[in-house]
Amino acid sequence: MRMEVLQSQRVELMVGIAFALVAVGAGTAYYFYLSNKNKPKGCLDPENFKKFKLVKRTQLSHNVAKFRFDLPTPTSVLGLPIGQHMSCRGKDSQGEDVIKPYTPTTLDSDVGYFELVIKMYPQGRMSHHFREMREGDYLAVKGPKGRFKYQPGQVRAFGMLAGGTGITPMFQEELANLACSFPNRFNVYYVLNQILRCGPPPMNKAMAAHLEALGYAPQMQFQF
Ligand SMILES: Cc1cc2nc3c(=O)[nH]c(=O)nc-3n(C[C@H](O)[C@H](O)[C@H](O)COP(=O)(O)OP(=O)(O)OC[C@H]3O[C@@H](n4cnc5c(N)ncnc54)[C@H](O)[C@@H]3O)c2cc1C
Repeated sequence: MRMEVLQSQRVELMVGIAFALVAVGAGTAYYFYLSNKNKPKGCLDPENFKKFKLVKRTQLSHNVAKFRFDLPTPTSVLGLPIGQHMSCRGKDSQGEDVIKPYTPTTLDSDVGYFELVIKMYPQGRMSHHFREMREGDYLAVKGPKGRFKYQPGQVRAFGMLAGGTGITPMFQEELANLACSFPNRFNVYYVLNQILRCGPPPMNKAMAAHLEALGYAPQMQFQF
C-alpha cells in the first residue's frame, strides 16, 4: 500500500515537472516570438542589391562628403549590425561596374535613413561614382557583410584603432555620446582587451606589429 502511494506521488511529481518544463519552454518561445515580431525588419538583402535614393549630400572637406540615403519608409531601419558593413555598387570612370565595402556612420536607431561618409580619391574607381552622385540618384547596396558580430557584454572593454576612413565603423559607436552619457563607464583611454583595427593596409600592418610588441596577441586584434 505504502509502495503504491509512493509510486503515485512520484508519477504526480514527474507530471508536475513535465508541465513546468513545457510551460517554461512555451513561455520562452513566446517571448522570442514577440521580441522578433516587434523588431523592425531591415531593408538590406544579403543576396541582392537594393537601391536607395540619395537625398542629401554634404561636403565635409575638399575630398570627403556625407551622403544621406532615404529608406523606403520614414520608420524603416537599415538592419546592419554594429561592426558590419555593406557592399556598394557603382560605375568607374570607364563605365565598368565596381563594388566596394562601406560602413554607415548611422545605426538602426536612426530610422528612415542611413548615412555614408566617403573619402573620394582622385583616381579611385568607386570614388568616381560617389563624386558624380547627385541628390535624387540611387545607390545599389547589398548586405550585411562582415565577420565581426558584436554581442552585448561580449567583452569587458574594446579598444578601437582607426586610420583614415577606418574611422567610419568606430563612428557607429557614437563615441562622444557614449562618453557623455556614461562618464563612469566609457572612456576613450580604457584598458584594452580587444583591439579593432580598420585602415589602409600599411597602417594595419604597422599597428599589428606595434600592438603585438605592447603585448596584444594576434587573437586580441580584429582587422575589419
Ligand atoms: C569594412 C570596410 C569599410 C569601409 N568603409 C568605408 C567608409 O565608410 N568610407 C570610405 O570612404 N571608405 C571606406 N572603406 C574603403 C572603401 O571600401 C574603398 O577602399 C575606398 O572608397 C577606395 O575605393 P576606390 O574604388 O575609390 O579606390 P581604388 O580604385 O581602390 O583606389 C585606391 C587608391 O589607389 C589610387 N589609384 C587607383 N588607381 C590608380 C592609378 N591608375 N594610378 C594611381 N593611383 C591610383 C587611388 O587614387 C586611391 O588612392 C571601407 C573599407 C572596408 C574594408
